[in-house]
Amino acid sequence: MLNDMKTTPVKEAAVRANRPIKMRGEKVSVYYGQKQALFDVDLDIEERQVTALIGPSGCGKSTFLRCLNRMNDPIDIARVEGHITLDGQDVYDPDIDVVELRARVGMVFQKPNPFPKSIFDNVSYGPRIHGLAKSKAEMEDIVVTSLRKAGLYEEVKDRLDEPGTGLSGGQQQRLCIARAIAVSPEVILMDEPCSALDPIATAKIEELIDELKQNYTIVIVTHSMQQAARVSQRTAMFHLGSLVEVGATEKMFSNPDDKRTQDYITGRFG
Ligand SMILES: Nc1ncnc2c1ncn2[C@@H]1O[C@H](COP(=O)(O)OP(=O)(O)OP(=O)(O)O)[C@@H](O)[C@H]1O
Repeated sequence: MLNDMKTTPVKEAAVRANRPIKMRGEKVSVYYGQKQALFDVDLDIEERQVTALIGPSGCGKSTFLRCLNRMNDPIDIARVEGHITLDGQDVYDPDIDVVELRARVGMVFQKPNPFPKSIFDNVSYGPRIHGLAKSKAEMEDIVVTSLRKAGLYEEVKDRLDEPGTGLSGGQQQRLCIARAIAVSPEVILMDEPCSALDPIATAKIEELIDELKQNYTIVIVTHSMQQAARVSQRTAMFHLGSLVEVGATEKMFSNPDDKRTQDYITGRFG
């Protein structure tokens, strides 16, 4: 059914790939009041790959990312047109439970934003509200496993009841990743997750992203070309609200089809 959907030339690179499509944006346009921020974006997100969204400031990368789990819903003036599907199901369908959607499509923000609670409670919060643990032991298991997957457990195992806000910036960001993982998401959206971190903390998050792609589909917005090249398998280039080009990261950084991509990755604008 999914593969029967209409495609446009800009999606050729995605269509020729043989990986399953986890999420699909079709003719996605977004308006903030009168201002149109995205124009007819067609973009497929492949399963268990890292897709990087790149492009100059204000080109609509974050807007597109936020549409994938309806983070734009609370913005009164935001209006989304077109279709976004998760495993073929329209995420804007009125019958969709948005809380459930955001558990399946989790988000990690630019600035680490742990709750003002203990490390343990930061991670157990999601599983608790979603009723994922039947006992205390099960909850502990989820928390420990999530912290391990986020590469943080060894650093915090002796102080799980201390505040999450007391950790370093990089540790806080890994705590936020553990929090996202704890509700067993299928997709993790990351909006410039390293922009507030130093190079060492950034390298740790990048390593983590590389490991996480074995189990999760990841979409990352980044301003760093090096980061996009290092962590992603696919790259989508946006400019002035349009998707310019999408394809294998290697090709996008060595031999892009569009001059705007070439100019952007070589630092001629943006
Ligand atoms: N809440 C909002 N209200 C009004 N306009 C908005 C809002 N959020 C984004 N915009 C506008 O939509 C356009 C796209 O913004 P968006 O944040 O998606 O771009 P971006 O590529 O992620 O930019 P950056 O790299 O600077 O974060 C910009 O012109 C921005 O000013």
